[in-house]
Amino acid sequence: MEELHKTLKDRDLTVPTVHGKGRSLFTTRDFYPGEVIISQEPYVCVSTQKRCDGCFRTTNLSKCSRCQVVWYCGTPCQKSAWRLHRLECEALSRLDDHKRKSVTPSIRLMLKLYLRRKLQNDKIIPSTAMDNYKLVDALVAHMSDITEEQLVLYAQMANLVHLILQWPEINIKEIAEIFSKFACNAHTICDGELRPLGTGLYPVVSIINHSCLPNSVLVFEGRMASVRALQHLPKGTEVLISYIETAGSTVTRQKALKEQYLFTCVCPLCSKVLVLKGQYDDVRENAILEGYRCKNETCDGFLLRTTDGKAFQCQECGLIKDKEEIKKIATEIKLLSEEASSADYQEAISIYKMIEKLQTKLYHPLSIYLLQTRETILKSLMKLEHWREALAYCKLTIPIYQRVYPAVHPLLGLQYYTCGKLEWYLEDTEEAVISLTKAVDILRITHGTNTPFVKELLMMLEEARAELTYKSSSKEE
Ligand SMILES: C[S@@+](CC[C@H](N)C(=O)[O-])C[C@H]1O[C@@H](n2cnc3c(N)ncnc32)[C@H](O)[C@@H]1O
Repeated sequence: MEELHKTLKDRDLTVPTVHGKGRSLFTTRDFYPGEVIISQEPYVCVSTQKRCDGCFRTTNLSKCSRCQVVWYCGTPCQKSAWRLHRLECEALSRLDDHKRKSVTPSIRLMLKLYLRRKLQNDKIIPSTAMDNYKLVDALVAHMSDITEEQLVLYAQMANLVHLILQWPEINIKEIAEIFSKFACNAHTICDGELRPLGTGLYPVVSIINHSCLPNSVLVFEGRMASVRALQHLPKGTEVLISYIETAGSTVTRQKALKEQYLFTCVCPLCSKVLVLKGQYDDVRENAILEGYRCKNETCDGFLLRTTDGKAFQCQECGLIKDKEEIKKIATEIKLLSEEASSADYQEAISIYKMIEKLQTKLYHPLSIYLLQTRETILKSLMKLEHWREALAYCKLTIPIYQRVYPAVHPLLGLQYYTCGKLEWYLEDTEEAVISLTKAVDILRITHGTNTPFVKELLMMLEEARAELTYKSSSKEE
């Protein structure tokens, strides 16, 4: 560990233990918006869908002919994975077809972890200060806090790992404990547009604690994880990222954190509730995000349960909405959602538009449920290349994004990018320049300017600006 502390010191970082949080990453100098605080390659990673095991690409894939489990896009990826996959392949090939089908990404992550540890112990692959098994050993497992049900599941998965590896020196308890470590330390690897590609264990990045109002963000370039400052971090600041989707009420966020990461968040956003419980503003915020709207369509009020719990009352105009009314609409929405799940894009769009209509009766215009429905419609419209309507939906989502996320947030930046791209295709050049500029202002901080994805965005903005200049100069002539 001393080696790690020295390496981090050279990077102007330190790892003290903070009461109630455990290890925590702090800066020892000022960091500025967009600056990379720390980068790390995964100790191990796997793709979660049918993707190349090396680079996560989905094109030109062929299965490893021996184990029939792992995919590669070509010789370079297969070659660079070979030292580890040779051992994994041997183990997987011993399984019958049925067992092989039960090898999930989590099981593979565990197999790779043990195999990598062995290769490093045998000095077949090198260890470094930021790439060694001791860092995995140091991760929190929360074994005493997990439920009996979870424990049983981990034990079943551990049995399968034991059966595949057939190493007498490892035991089920140890494997189960590492599965518990995966649950609260592994990260979902995403592409630049935050679409999930796989899962990876980054033991140094895993030292970073959570905040619902983070000052840093974790992004990936291929498999490499980079943590960037979202704002100025003066010397002595704790580096904090968000582990969860923060667009949700305090109750929802805390539930997600408690279930997966086994702690109660007391970040500034959460403690507003913990400390000022019952105060109007926080209740209002949560009711707008996830609660019901007033019956009167011209009223902007939100509803709270009446004291007898039998109905809901608008906190603005006092109108009562009874539970049955809400239940009826909620049931209709549920049935339609089930129908949509098996529909094709065109049909799904019509069903989701019905859901949207019902949700506007039930929820506040800035509700996250309405946002999710509009996002689904937007994605289907994009698939069908209905650009004009997609743009209209994208614009509808922006005010909700602006409300639920801080000014510099990758999802807000990406939504401006989608908006700008659509405006650009539709030749609304002036609008496109505005949206793309907003996207660049955010994404250059969250993603940096060297990633192919932001380079593409910068080029599009440049072209749009040039076209706008050309258009306005030809108007003048
Ligand atoms: C990825 S680890 C972070 C590093 C961890 N503190 C350690 O000592 O290794 C996640 C765990 O850290 C703790 N943690 C993270 N953020 C926290 C927070 N805001 N408040 C309290 N505990 C937190 C929880 O125990 C959580 O399961």
